[in-house]
Amino acid sequence: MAQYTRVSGSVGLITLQSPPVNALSAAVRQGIVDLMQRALSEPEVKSVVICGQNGIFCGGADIKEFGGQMSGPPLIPMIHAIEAASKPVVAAIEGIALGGGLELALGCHYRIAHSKARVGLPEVTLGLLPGAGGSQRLPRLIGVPAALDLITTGRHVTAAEALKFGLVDQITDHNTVNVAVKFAQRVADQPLDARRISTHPCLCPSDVAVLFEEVMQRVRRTARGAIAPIACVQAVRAAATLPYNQGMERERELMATLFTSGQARALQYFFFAQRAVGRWSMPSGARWDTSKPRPVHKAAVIGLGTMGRGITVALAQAGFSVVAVETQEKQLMEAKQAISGMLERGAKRRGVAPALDKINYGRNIQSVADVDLVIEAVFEDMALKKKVFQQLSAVCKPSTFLCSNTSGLDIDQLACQTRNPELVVGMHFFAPAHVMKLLEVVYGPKSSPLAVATAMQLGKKIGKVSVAVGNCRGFVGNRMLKPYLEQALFLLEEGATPEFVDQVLEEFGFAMGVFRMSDLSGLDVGWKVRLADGLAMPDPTMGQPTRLRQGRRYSPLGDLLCEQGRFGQKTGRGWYQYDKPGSQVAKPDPWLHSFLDEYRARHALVAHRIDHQEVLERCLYSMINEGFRILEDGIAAGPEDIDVIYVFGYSWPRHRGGPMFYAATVGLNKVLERLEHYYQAHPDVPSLQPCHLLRKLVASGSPPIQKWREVIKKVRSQL
Ligand SMILES: CCCCCCCC/C=C\C=C\CC(=O)SCCNC(=O)CCNC(=O)[C@H](O)C(C)(C)COP(=O)(O)OP(=O)(O)OC[C@H]1O[C@@H](n2cnc3c(N)ncnc32)[C@H](O)[C@@H]1OP(=O)(O)O
Repeated sequence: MAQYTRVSGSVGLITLQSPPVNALSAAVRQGIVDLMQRALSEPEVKSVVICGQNGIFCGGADIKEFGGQMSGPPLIPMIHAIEAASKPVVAAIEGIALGGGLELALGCHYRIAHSKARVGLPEVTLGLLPGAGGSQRLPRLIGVPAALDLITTGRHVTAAEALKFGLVDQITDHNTVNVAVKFAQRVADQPLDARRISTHPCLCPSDVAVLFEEVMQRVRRTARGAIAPIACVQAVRAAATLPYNQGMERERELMATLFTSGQARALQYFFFAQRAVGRWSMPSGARWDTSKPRPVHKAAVIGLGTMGRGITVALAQAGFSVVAVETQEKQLMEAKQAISGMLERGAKRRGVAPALDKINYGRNIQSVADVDLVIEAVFEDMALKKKVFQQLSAVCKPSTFLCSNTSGLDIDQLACQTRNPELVVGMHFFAPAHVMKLLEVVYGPKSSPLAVATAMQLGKKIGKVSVAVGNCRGFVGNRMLKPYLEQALFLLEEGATPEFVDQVLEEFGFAMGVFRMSDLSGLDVGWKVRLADGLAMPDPTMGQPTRLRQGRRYSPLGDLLCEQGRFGQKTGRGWYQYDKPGSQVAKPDPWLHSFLDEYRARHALVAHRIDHQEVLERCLYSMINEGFRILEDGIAAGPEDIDVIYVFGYSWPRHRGGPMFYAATVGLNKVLERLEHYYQAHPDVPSLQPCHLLRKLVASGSPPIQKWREVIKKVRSQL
């Protein structure tokens, strides 16, 4: 909807009204068309101002409409009509002007922005391009290099930056609508021809062809298979090389391809998934909207290894007072230096003062007595963590929340060490903890909604996307990683190479294949866990064959590499070889290939040709199957939680929506059929056995992902 008022006698004011962000829904577009006609037909009205209600100009096209039948007046002719208007039209930009919202403003003859406003063309993040003339008008207004930057990255810019680009005509600290109305009165009788951006030539730097080539190469390198960034470059190239009308035609063609592509659907699903995870719920019925968090002013981090350092930086940068505790003197000194360096580099990048004074360091756990929340980040060892939790429970005030950064150990066992188990939750950060966006907030059977709400809010305050999940081995992310890693090892046993498996996964869109990723994280991490679990060293007296554990297939390949001291990048050898320890350039290692040949010979394994399809299906479908088990067990509330975890924590390609969305795209019946096929071939691999929920969903006609929760509810109620 939109509202019309006449102000100061001669200005027609059109206010977009569509909470929460005044998106350009069919009703809003209809309102703009009708009210523009009214303003143009009223003789007293000499100029027009367009603004949005509640201090927000416009968040762009209504993304919810994209999935269905589009109705109402289309955006492109609406914007053309505004640009062609015989009376000056001024956009009064408060809050945000994004996507179609900025394209609307670009159709206006003038743009006035509040100094706190942000503008941008983020369509690329939704798998689209600025398809309402934005790809053709923006380069004509601000030049090709700046337009390429904004359109291919989708980044939001501040009003000050927009003014520098010439994207807005004026910025103000006062009431933007009032300023725009006065401005509109002043320009009421000014000629408009030069203000119609579509008539401007597209000024290009002399080396524009080289620029396009460079940007295209960069975009292809970083897009990991996403098509929208490439189409964005092509659309801007059309603006630079074709007359406006032909450029618009090219924009339309490219937009039509993107709009109907699976990638746009995946990215739009993911946009809403990110927001859905904030509306968390627990099996007890506790929910985000009925559970109040308690404010946290002062926090503590126990253990200043890699994770503890990153968590300390994340907290300090967000303005929290932090007590950082490390009992080893040498480690404490090193950590202090490393944390200060991280804070200084971060502050330099953001143009602010480093938050060094937010941190108090100590060697004694007693120094956390008065904090509101503690995050334990000591070595991943249950006995050690239990001891720390006992100490914390004795030292801290009774109301302190005690959180563990464990990546998969039982939260309940830690809670049992404390006086107030209801205040214990997991806060599983991902390395590097001050950079990675994901935080798994893990509730155990005793965790209170208060503790979950507080950890979720803290996560938000430090800029994380927080997902509440239940307590089980590995939680969501690492639990699903297990079958994925396992399949990758089995594929090596059966004839594949690490390079081939990685190539297939990287072509799919992962930033790194499974073996390169393992080399980066360190092979010793998983090895220590398997040793502690009694998996890594089969006891011959127990009669365990090397490749079997409790009747299930097991691959000791990772253990054998660790026994050779091959821990990955840090030792210069792992699944690949590196020039020197710490180097990141992975090279195929002939030693590893011979080792695999000998291993296969020793175990009478006959290598067979493994193709692209088999690698993808076995690695991804086994992981997806575990995702369905997680939903069935109630560890994740819905598929969105899993997808957000995988995109933000495990570099799953965002344009594929996440593993569960991908399963829906492939077709649940196909996933089921292929799992059945592989399980038949490998009956000693339980992770390939299709789970009950997957079967149930297929039996229910494979409903769209938005309807899965209903089936999940039914399945859980029958358990
Ligand atoms: C066959 C060929 C066909 C071709 C047809 C072409 C027709 C299309 C032509 C042009 C297309 C233009 C493309 C666009 O404009 S795409 C949209 C571009 N806009 C964006 O990407 C902005 C997205 N939104 C955000 O970035 C943020 O939401 C922001 C606006 C910055 C506000 O952030 P914040 O304050 O943190 O609040 P939330 O993110 O939680 O959002 C609050 C609620 O608002 C909902 N929302 C936000 N934006 C939109 C939108 N554009 N459409 C619909 N809904 C939106 C969001 O989901 C939240 O709702 P809820 O709380 O229910 O989850």
